[in-house]
Amino acid sequence: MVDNYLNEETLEWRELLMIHKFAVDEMRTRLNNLDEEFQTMHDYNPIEHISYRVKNPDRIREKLERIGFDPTVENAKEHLFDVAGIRIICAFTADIFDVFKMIEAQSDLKILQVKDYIAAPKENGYKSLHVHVQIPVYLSKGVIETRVEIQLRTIAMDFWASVEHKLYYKYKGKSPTTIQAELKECADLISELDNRMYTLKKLILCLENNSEEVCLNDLYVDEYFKEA
Ligand SMILES: Nc1nc2c(ncn2[C@@H]2O[C@H](COP(=O)(O)OP(=O)(O)OP(=O)(O)O)[C@@H](O)[C@H]2O)c(=O)[nH]1
Ligand SMILES: Nc1ncnc2c1ncn2[C@@H]1O[C@H](COP(=O)(O)OP(=O)(O)OP(=O)(O)O)[C@@H](O)[C@H]1O
Repeated sequence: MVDNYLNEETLEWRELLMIHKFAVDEMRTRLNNLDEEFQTMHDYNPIEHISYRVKNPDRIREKLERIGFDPTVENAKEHLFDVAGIRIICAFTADIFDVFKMIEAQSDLKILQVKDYIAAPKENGYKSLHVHVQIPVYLSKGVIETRVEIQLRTIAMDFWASVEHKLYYKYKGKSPTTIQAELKECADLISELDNRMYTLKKLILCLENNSEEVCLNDLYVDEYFKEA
């Protein structure tokens, strides 16, 4: 009896992970196609690279308990949006919104929620665009609409978030305020860097057809470049 119960539970977890793996695989194929299309057909590719993961079952249970739910498969299906996760890294913030538009245009993807932590960064300085989508996964028993979390970031935002994840994210609230302040300052520096690199890109594009004087004036980049 106990064995049957455990087997049933194990199977439920296995199915949960399998379905989310299929959802990640499906989403990766679509994004890899876009990536390859840009490499083949266009002279600019907004996608720098893509990473993905299916959340580890221990992490699923830990997260459910952290947010106040029993660590069950049912609760994971109902309350977690990030069991299947994709991360798209772009060079510039503008690319993030271009890629988002392409995702939005896929008619069989349902956009469930968009959290724009670029327009409104988290208090600690975290920036990214989070998109929760629902994608059809076809099994022998029928179609299962499955949620995937897509995080879109610049290389700079990803650098900050990856290091911060290691240092602090899981221990929020337990870290001294000096560390929080330092992390926020680093996030601000990184945003400044992103803006400057984007201005450089616009300047380079402008210089293809205009004089330096025109471009510097048009782009209001005097403060960055005049002293250099
Ligand atoms: N490094 C880092 N990653 C973050 C931070 N906030 C969110 N994330 C990432 O984004 C994911 C989802 O975060 P949110 O969109 O804030 O989701 P939420 O509504 O706060 O709830 P959760 O999905 O339960 O975390 C997390 O699982 C992390 O991978 C942060 O402050 N630092
Ligand atoms: N959407 C995603 N796409 C790709 N990788 C991700 C995604 N979300 C998290 N990761 C990465 O997966 C690894 C494991 O993360 P984990 O699932 O333990 O936590 P988390 O999702 O970042 O945080 P939380 O548990 O608070 O939601 C980390 O390196 C994390 O950066």
